[in-house]
Amino acid sequence: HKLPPGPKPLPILGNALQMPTQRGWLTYAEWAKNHGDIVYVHIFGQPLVLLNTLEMANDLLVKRSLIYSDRARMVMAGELAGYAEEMVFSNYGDRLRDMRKLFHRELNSPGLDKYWPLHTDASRNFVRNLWDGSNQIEEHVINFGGSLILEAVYGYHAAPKNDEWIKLSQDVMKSFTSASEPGAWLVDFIPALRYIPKWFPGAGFRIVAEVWRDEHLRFVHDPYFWSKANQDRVTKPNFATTVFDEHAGNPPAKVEECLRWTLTSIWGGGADTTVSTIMSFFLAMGMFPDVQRRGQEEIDRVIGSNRLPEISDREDLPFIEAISREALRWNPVVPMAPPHKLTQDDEYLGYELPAGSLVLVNIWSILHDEKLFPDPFDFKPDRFIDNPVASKAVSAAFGFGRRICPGVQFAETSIFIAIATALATSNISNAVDETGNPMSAVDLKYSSGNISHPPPFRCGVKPRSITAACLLAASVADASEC
Ligand code: HEM
Repeated sequence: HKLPPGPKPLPILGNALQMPTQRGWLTYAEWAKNHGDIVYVHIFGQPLVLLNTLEMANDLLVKRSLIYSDRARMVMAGELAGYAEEMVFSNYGDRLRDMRKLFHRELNSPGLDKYWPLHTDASRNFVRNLWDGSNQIEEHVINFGGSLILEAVYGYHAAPKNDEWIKLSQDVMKSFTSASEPGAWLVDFIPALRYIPKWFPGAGFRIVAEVWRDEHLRFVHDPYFWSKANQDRVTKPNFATTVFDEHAGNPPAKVEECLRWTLTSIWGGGADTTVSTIMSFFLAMGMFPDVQRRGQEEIDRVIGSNRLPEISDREDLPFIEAISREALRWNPVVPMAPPHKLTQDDEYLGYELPAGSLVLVNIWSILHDEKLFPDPFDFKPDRFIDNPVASKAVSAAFGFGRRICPGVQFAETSIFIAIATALATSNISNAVDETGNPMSAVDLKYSSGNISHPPPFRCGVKPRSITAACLLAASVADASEC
């Protein structure tokens, strides 16, 4: 094979010892500088192709999507911990297509509009809760992301604090991140190890996997069966009820299987990703106060101070829209797209790419490409104003081709309305780290893993004015302080 260039491998191990364990996207960007934008490595013979530009991702994952849309076999996460049936790990085939079709029908326009009131109510409650004076915003952001998805998907109204299922979802996200960490589990490279007895030295991973599997099964089944049993208590539109109603409350087994896994995949794919983007927004607002001021000015000019923003205002608020895009780009939530597996031999730019290669797109590199996004480490929403090229390129944050994130519209809607509501009603102060020192935009250390989060920080969120406070309080049916 004439393979793409890459760091020199060792016999048998291949590049296993060179694979980064922390923030891999930065290492892959370095490799691209040394070897070129397409890089080839292998781990114990498993080929990996790393793509570092938007053009390459489009050429392969979009234009040749028929052969670049499968997923990797992940023994630890997929088979032992049981995530293989989640949409994001499913192989490309009829089962996945059925789930994506159902998802698309319900959570993309025009069907999505019926969820607008949920997005709006959730964002108003959220911002109102941020004013509790604690400066600890993360718990409120997690509650916002989780409660919105649980209500839209299962019709379940989460408790304002310490909700059992929001906690479960956070636990599952942590386990999922550990289980799917590339290179962390030997069993991913030597699948036969999954059969070693649990008492055997070194087989602790099997016990860990069992705990994660049980937790994951609760995540899949509990809210689903709650929703099925509580249809008469559910008052707002939600995904599960729509499908139950189409089948007089009792879908046939095949529909039920597809529905259950689709709903879980939405909950799993949607809650934590939105959380990270909104956290980035709050971090950026303190660091770039001029952007915050201009966002507030746009809202004051277009909407005035007698009402709160609505989702239908989106087209009239281009700067707020640009802030939402920049929050997706600045420190992307999913810096490395989950591997797309190539299902047959292919040829690209004179290189031969073997069937079975795992193709990883460095989304972080694309969204920090100076040619598309000058000064990429600065939070500059202006880059999107009257710039269709940048506006289109930022959609790389959601992945590519037949595996592109099916929750794009849902995510963009909630991010927009949360940001618009926060800026309409609140002032956000500079973020400080755990020791009370101001945070700096340079060298921000976002977490590793499939879903990347900002480092821990605190920031103050206070009402902008008495009028804003009253409007928001009235909108969440609590006008006591006005
Ligand atoms: C900031 C918000 C979000 C970002 C940046 C994001 C990003 C991504 C990315 C990069 C992928 C992988 C695409 C690929 O393999 O090429 C993905 C997959 C997925 N996302 Fe999202 N996502 C977000 C929000 C959501 C939401 C709100 C939902 C649900 C409503 C969702 C559901 C999913 C699902 C189910 C998949 C798996 C699709 C498949 O493998 O076929 N995501 N997302």
